[in-house]
Amino acid sequence: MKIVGLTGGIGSGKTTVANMFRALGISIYIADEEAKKLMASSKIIKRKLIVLFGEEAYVNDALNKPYIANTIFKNRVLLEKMNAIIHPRVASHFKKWLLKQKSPYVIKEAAILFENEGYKQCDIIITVTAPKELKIKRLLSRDNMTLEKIEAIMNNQWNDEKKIKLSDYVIVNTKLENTRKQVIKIHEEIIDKL
Ligand SMILES: CC(C)(COP(=O)(O)OP(=O)(O)OC[C@H]1O[C@@H](n2cnc3c(N)ncnc32)[C@H](O)[C@@H]1O)[C@@H](O)C(=O)NCCC(=O)NCCS
Ligand SMILES: Nc1ncnc2c1ncn2[C@@H]1O[C@H](COP(=O)(O)OP(=O)(O)OP(=O)(O)O)[C@@H](O)[C@H]1O
Repeated sequence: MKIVGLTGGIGSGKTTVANMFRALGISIYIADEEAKKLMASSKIIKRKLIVLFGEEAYVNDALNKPYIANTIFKNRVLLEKMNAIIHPRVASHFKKWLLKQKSPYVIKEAAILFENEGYKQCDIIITVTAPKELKIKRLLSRDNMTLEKIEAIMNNQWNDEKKIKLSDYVIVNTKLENTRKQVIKIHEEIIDKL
């Protein structure tokens, strides 16, 4: 089964693009969603996060997202320690998920595919880009986002130039209709090469 990694900076439109592939019948795995589910359900992860961040990591048994976001995006050491707790478990969850898929290839969407070296397990890599101002505009309309938080997250992700160098395809996500056309073209090329 071919694994197509789909990445891009915060607010570039990865999930939007992943859903376009889903509409073409491709199975998609959204690493961030699965990571969040594991952080909510796994007792081991919960215990380790409490050791790392203190009791404040969870409130009423739910992940204290504002507290964690505020901490990790200002402290790279803690971010890396948190990633080391979560990402190996997401990787093994992905492996099990992969065995059950029946589509001609799968899409693995991850914000930090390059940063955590997950790209090495992918056969093809797609990076989604959009102008910085557009990304910020889209993100500010999300209820839990501030300019300060967006910039802190951007500073912890690779820039587009570095990602593009290691990518097989780049999708420029400005107008949705244009994005859909790029998705269809890439999908057909991938299918042709299988
Ligand atoms: C830090 C958390 C609690 C912040 O939650 P919150 O709802 O405030 O923000 P949201 O989830 O929308 O995250 C905003 C963006 O931050 C970026 N981001 C998230 N986690 C990470 C990370 N570990 N490293 C770098 N960037 C990250 C992504 O672009 C993401 O879309 C949340 O992102 C989280 O649980 N992250 C850990 C899961 C993870 O590692 N995901 C990354 C892809 S596998
Ligand atoms: N081409 C577009 N035109 C208009 N709005 C868009 C477009 N692409 C994405 N959006 C909107 O921008 C926001 C961010 O998109 P999306 O969630 O797909 O990005 P993302 O890269 O997955 O973000 P994150 O890194 O935070 O997970 C969403 O509200 C989405 O509906």
